[in-house]
Amino acid sequence: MEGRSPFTELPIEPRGLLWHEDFITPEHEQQLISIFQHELEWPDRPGRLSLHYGYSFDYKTFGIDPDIPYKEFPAWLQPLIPTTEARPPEQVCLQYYPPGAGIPPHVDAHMAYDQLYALSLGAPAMMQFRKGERQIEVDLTPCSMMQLTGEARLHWTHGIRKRKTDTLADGTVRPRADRWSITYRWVRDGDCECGNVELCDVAQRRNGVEKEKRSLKQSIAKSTDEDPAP
Ligand SMILES: O=C(O)CCC(=O)C(=O)O
Ligand SMILES: [Fe+2]
Repeated sequence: MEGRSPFTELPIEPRGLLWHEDFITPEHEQQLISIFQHELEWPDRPGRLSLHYGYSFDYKTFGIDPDIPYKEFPAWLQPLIPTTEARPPEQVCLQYYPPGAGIPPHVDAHMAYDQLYALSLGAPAMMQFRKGERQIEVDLTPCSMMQLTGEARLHWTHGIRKRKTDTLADGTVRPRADRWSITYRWVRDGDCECGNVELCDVAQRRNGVEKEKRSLKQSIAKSTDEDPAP
C-alpha cells in the first residue's frame, strides 16, 4: 500500500492495539447493516451468531476446517478487506450480537492464525482486555477497524461481557443494541514461538496441555449454546 498506514497504535495497555477510526463511512455502514438484516441467512437461535467466509473455522481443532469448501467473499465483503497485509485473509467471520450477547474472554488461536483484524458495525460495545489481574476496557465504536498485534494479539485475552448495558468511564450507563463485527484472520506461516503456556496453543501442545484446554472450550460452547470464541 502506498503512503502511511491509516492505523495508529492506541496509547494504552495492552500495547499493539492498532486503530483505524473511520474505516467505513456511516452511510456505508447502514447499507451493510441492511444487507445483514435482510439478505443473509442466519442460524435460527438466540445469542451471538456467526457466518463464515473464505475457509471455515473448525471449532474442534481451532484451525481451518478441511471438510468445508472455500466460500468466496461476497460482493459486499470485498471492499471491507484490509489492504494493509500482503494478501487477503484466509478466514473472515461476520458475527451478530443481539443486545445482551457477548464473547467469552479468549486469545484467537496462535497455532492457526497470525494477523487479526476486527471491524465494528451497529451499536458500540465495550471489549475487555485482560492479562492476569489487569483489565482494560476499549470501546468498540461503529465503523472502526482494530488490529491486534504484539502483546494485544498474543498475551492479553479479549472478550465482550454478556450484559444489557455498558458503563462508560464517565459513569454513563449505555444500553446495548444490535451489533455486528467482521473478524479477519490470516493463516500463520510457521509455528508461533511466543512460548506463553497460559494462552498459546502451540506452547500448550509442546507442554502436553492442549487436550484439556480444548475440551474445556468445547464444554463452554455447549453450555452457552453459542459458537465458542476462536
Ligand atoms: O466482535 C468483535 O469485535 C471481536 C470478536 C472476536 O474476538 C473474535 O471473533 O475472535
Ligand atoms: Fe477474538
